[in-house]
Amino acid sequence: MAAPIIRVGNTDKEVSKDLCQFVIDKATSSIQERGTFTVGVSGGSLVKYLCNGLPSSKTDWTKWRIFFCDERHVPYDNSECTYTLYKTGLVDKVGMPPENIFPINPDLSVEDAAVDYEKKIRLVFPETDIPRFDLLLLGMGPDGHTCSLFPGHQLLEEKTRIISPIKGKADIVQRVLEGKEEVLLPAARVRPTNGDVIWYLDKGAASKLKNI
Ligand SMILES: O=C(O)[C@H](O)[C@@H](O)[C@H](O)[C@H](O)COP(=O)(O)O
Repeated sequence: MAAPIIRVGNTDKEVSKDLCQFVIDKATSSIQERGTFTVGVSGGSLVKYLCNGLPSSKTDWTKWRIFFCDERHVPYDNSECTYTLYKTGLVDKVGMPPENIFPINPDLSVEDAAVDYEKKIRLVFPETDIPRFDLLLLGMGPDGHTCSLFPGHQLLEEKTRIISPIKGKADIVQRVLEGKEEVLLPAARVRPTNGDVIWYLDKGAASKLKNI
């Protein structure tokens, strides 16, 4: 792998401008070469950078196909839904055909939504086992996570599936409450010398606990 290229902007505006110019250049060359531009996007600050900079750009939006590198399993009207942020902040603004953006189906279970999403991707990349997108735009969180893949998570070892479901807190709840970790996770260090610790969990978060 070639060494990473690092580009630093002095302000958010500069970062957005530089990034969006790169995306548009990539879109132009992909559309020229193959007739479409397939791009995967993430959530977080990337949404702001893209939605601020892209709408005023010149490109053939009908040739774009937007997928999600990670997405939260929430209804479209939830403020945490990355799809809706791009739909309102980009797709609707530029008049891109709504079928050119591919959301997950939050009405399905997390597992079924992952299977369904893989099918959606394969329809756009019918001739290949491992789809190759023209561009994948990833963000990184303060702990180094990307695509909802957190440090030490077992999904980091996944080598075959192209889409995997990840159940938010279930793994970490199990580690905090039942793990035998040498270095305790922050939440596992809540140990009052005088008083109780009470966890209120929804079913999903509690789903990996063995001792309840
Ligand atoms: O669930 C995720 O993994 C996030 O949605 C991810 O897509 C986001 O890119 C990072 O969390 C970075 O976010 P910031 O750019 O806001 O730091």
